[in-house]
Amino acid sequence: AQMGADVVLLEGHKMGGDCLNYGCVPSKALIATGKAAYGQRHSAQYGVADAAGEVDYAAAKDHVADVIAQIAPVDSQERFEGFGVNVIREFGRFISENEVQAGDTVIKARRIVIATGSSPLVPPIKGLDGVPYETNETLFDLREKPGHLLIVGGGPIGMEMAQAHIRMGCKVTVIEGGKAMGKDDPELAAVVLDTLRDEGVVIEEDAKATEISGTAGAIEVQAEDGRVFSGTHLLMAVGRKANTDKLDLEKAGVKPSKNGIEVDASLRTTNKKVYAIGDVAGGLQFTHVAGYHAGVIIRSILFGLPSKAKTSHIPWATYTEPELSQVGMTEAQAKEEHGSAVEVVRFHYNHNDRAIAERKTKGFIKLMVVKGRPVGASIVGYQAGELINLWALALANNMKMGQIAAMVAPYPTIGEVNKRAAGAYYSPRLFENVWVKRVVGFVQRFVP
Ligand SMILES: Cc1cc2nc3c(=O)[nH]c(=O)nc-3n(C[C@H](O)[C@H](O)[C@H](O)COP(=O)(O)OP(=O)(O)OC[C@H]3O[C@@H](n4cnc5c(N)ncnc54)[C@H](O)[C@@H]3O)c2cc1C
Ligand SMILES: NC(=O)c1ccc[n+]([C@@H]2O[C@H](COP(=O)([O-])OP(=O)(O)OC[C@H]3O[C@@H](n4cnc5c(N)ncnc54)[C@H](O)[C@@H]3O)[C@@H](O)[C@H]2O)c1
Repeated sequence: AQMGADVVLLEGHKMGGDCLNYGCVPSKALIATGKAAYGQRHSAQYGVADAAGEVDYAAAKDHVADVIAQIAPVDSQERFEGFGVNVIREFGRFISENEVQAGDTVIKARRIVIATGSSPLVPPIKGLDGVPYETNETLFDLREKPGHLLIVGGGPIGMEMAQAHIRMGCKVTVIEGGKAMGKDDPELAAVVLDTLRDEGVVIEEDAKATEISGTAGAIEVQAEDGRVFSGTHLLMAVGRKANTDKLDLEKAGVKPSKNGIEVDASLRTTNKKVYAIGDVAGGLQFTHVAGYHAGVIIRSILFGLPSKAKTSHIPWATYTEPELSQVGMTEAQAKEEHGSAVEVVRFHYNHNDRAIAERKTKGFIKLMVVKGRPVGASIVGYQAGELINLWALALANNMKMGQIAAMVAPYPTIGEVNKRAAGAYYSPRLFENVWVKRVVGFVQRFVP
């Protein structure tokens, strides 16, 4: 709209979507509560007496609601109308290849973008429909503190909420069908999982939930192998389902895929006038990916220019403490793709002076480098989600390691971890190189 296009935005539920109302924003606000409580209980190491870190669960939810309210104006109907967008607060559904109906309004459009997101997947587990359970759509409104929260699913939602809740004083059991944090490098995931276990979270792996029973306050989850877990509350965090039910896709000739809607590299669906972006496109499901997709299709829709989405430079982070972040290939992926051409360099937080001062020395960075260029970075540790930004820049621009090593980082910052990791790539080349030693020896002896 700000570039002069005639735009109609349909929103059937809350402006701001999942991220603002049920996802990133409330989860990070609740993680902040957990961190504050944990900080009080572990402050003696800084010379400040430890305190109880007692959490008022309902007050924590007020804090969550206030954080959402502070960000909401950015996603509000008023703001978008101010840009000249015609906002209609109705669910849309296709009635033809280029028409969408929203309430009583029919909109005929040159191009249509499906950005309907995803919802919590609730699998058909025996007994689940008869038991009260939370999802990310209800958890942030829950005001009674769970005595013992059972979380089915050990992905990012499960692990972030497990740590937030143990720190808020709940008992927590995570029931994971495969490996917890299974989409991440297992070496880094282990650092996070060990920390959560040390804090008291019970993480049961290879425990696929197959039967659920009980009533409010007394819930039992049974795993395939017969293990039984009891708790007071249940959070289902087993993945997402694309929001396509209401769309009548077939009327527009838009083909669904296994995880959402089928799209080509330019995010066009099987109807070339219709695009699908964000979670509903069925790829990586992150807010920054949805935003990136929007940028890709704006180029094509408004300027008619070719534009393709790629994934090789997309970072992600899980906001446990320590955080875990990734961009590009993991070590295993890089070795599969590039074989022995991959060099893996590491740098540990316990050699970073600022991390020592802050007592945040757990964790490390691992870089995968091919022919002098990074192809992947994995970080577990304090502020890993912030540190990955540099490597996201490097991968997006195909930068060389030398360009990173040339950067001067202020001392003492956690960000020096990045610079030192780049340095670790050059160390053997400089310090274990006979030619370097010969040249230096020659200069010492003969150059005045
Ligand atoms: C608990 C949780 C934590 C998360 N944390 C993070 C995080 O820290 N970082 C991160 O990057 N990502 C995070 N995510 C993922 C992130 O929320 C999603 O990737 C992101 O919201 C996707 O954006 P979207 O625009 O595709 O969809 P959404 O944000 O879901 O928006 C889709 C909108 O479309 C509306 N809609 C649906 N159908 C129709 C229709 N037919 N007509 C009109 N409107 C319709 C919906 O009401 C909704 O408002 C988290 C998700 C969850 C659940
Ligand atoms: N920090 C972030 O960026 C962030 C945080 C939260 C969520 N998200 C996004 O939301 C998406 C959804 O998160 P999620 O954690 O729900 O999904 P997920 O798909 O990443 O993890 C779900 C987990 O549930 C397990 N599972 C499935 N069925 C099971 C069963 N019957 N019993 C036991 N375990 C079972 C799976 O093995 C998997 O490990 C993420 O993939 C991510 O894209 C991002």
